[in-house]
Amino acid sequence: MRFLLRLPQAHLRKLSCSMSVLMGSKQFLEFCLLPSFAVSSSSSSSPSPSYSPGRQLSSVSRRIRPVLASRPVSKNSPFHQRTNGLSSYTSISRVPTPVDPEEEADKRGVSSKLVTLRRKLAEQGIDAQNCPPGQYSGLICPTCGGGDSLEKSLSLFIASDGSSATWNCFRGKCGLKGGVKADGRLPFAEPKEKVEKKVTVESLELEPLCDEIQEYFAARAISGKTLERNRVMQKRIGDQIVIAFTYWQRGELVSCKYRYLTKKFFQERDTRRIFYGLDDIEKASEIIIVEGEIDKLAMEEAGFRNCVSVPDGAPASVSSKETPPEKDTKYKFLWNCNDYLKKASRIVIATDGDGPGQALGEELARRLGKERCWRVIWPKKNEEEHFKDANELLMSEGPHLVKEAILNAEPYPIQGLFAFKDFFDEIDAFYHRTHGYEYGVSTGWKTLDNFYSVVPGELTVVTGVPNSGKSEWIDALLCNLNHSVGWKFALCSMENKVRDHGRKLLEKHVQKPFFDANYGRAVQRMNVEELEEGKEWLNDTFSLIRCEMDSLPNIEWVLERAKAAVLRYGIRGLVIDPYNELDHQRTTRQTETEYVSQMLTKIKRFSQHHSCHVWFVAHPKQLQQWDGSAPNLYDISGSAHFINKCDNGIVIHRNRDEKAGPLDLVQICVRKVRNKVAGQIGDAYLCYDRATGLYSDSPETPEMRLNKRH
Ligand SMILES: Nc1ncnc2c1ncn2[C@@H]1O[C@H](COP(=O)(O)OP(=O)(O)OP(=O)(O)O)[C@@H](O)[C@H]1O
Repeated sequence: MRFLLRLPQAHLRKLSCSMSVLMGSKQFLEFCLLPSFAVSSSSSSSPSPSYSPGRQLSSVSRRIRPVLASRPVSKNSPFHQRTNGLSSYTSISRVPTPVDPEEEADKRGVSSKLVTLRRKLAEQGIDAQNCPPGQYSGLICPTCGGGDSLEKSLSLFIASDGSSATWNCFRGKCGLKGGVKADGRLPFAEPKEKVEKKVTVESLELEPLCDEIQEYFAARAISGKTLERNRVMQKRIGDQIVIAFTYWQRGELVSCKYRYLTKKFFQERDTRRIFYGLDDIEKASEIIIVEGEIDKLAMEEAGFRNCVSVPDGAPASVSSKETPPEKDTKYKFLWNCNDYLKKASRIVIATDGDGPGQALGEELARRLGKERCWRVIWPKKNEEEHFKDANELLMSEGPHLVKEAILNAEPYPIQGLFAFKDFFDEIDAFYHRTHGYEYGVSTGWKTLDNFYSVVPGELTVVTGVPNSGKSEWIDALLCNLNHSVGWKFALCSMENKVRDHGRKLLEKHVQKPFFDANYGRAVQRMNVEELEEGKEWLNDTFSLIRCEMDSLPNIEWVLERAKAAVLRYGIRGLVIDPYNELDHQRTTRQTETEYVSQMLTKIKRFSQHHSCHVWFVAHPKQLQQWDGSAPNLYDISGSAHFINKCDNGIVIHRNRDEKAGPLDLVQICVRKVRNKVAGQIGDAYLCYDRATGLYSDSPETPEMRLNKRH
């Protein structure tokens, strides 16, 4: 072999005049070396006919709002999601917003500048009437007209304040570039002439491949036939021979990339940057993109000619920035090949399996439009590794496995878009009930089982008039769940003193009253041993979320702590009791309905993400002339969203009129059940034991009890 590992100084000097010298087999070749491409550019149980909930949302928010409510910052103007121009998708979503006087004045200022600016643009032949400020718009170039394909190649950017605009035509042959200010012309407004070097096989002094290089390729499983069809050549540089990968477009030599066996590359300067093998995809609706010239040749050996290679290898990582098209110099080759790419309905990205290769795949897919991209997962080489690229697979396993890998390409992942297939493991686990609690957990009361069971990840809204026993019933439910399945809970019960709440929970757990007081009737109070055991149980079972500052906690604050309790203690349930004890500040533009909707969305997201059941207590609004009957879920103070958004809606109701029925009977009205596996709408009756706070199944309805008495 006659390849030299080092270039003599003189040759290097000579080369530097006509070429860019670059390193790394598939490392990204920086365009900065190629100037021509660098486009700049309640407590008593007394009956009460009407009531008013202790603290209402409106009063809380009214009290706090003037001090803390800030002027909303969002300036939601019509939002246009710009496409990259390589994909034909344009999505426009309009978000209506209320009118703000200050904003209106700002808008008027911008509007008057825009009028002037658009007039000036029109003088340049650019119709910017439909181009909003603060973003890029694609237009037909006034100079080249977008070529035969009438491509919208002119990228126009209007400053968000309407003071200036810049434009740039991406068509290689045009390159129109300029800018105007509403009050004058920009210094760089003059179009800059773009010089693109013309090259031929002769001018580059390319030669047919010698035997040694043919042998090198043969060792990489690339045949002479493939080398010939792809016009792979060589070039003598002093006493060295380098491989010359020739870049053609419609039969015309456009550029050339050279490679030493040391994996050192260099590229012809001032030549057009295009895909390697571009003419092979001219009429193809399905194309393959690889990361290097040799992979393109390997694809041909596997039977795929509709394949191109990127000219400059892979970037080290995915860029975190959204680059505007005119500054997207590293991917200029995509723009230069747009006529070819536009026709492709399926683009298989077969870049290397390493980090840079995957980064390149992501950069390509986001520019080409992920909806038409597929990606290749290279097969496993051994237990730990996958094959790196097409050529390595070809050399090791032969063409059939390369072909199989391409045919098995999977749709490129699109964030937020899934196939059911992605969830088959979860569906299988659900069917086979391997995760547990698929039918929900029994409440511990047989009469209620038919209507309501507790499913992890669901939201139950509980309401009822003050003193109906909402908190008592939830506490009793938590105790049942802990005793039956060992669940732990976080309690955000702002109305309860910790010691009172502890007492109520202990009474239910020990099944004895805490005190020797009237409410305990003849039942003996719990002894010290029972108290000690109970305290341990309390501590193991419940976490307390309490805001120790003067201010009320907001929902985000509560959910943050609940998340910590999931991670630290593995809680399976969260109680927020009650809703109106949270801080409900909302922006001046947000209606209460919108606010409640967003808050419930946050709660649901928490419950679903952490497989945690949330019980949310909300009071009904003040009922005019309350007749003592159970309220409705729609009576919840604040918003109908409570019933719309919850998975389960329960009303706790108890009779307070002895003449109307027994006083110890509690009606659990299940008013909404979204998940039919978990239950159905209906009423269950429980008996409440005042001494212990325990609830037990009542085999009778109030009517049955009343009839018996009569
Ligand atoms: N069925 C019942 N019979 C008699 N007393 C009850 C019954 N249910 C609850 N109580 C008592 O009513 C009081 C209030 O109960 P609880 O706090 O659970 O009601 P609530 O509906 O949550 O009230 P609020 O809406 O004011 O928070 C407690 O002293 C409790 O012991």
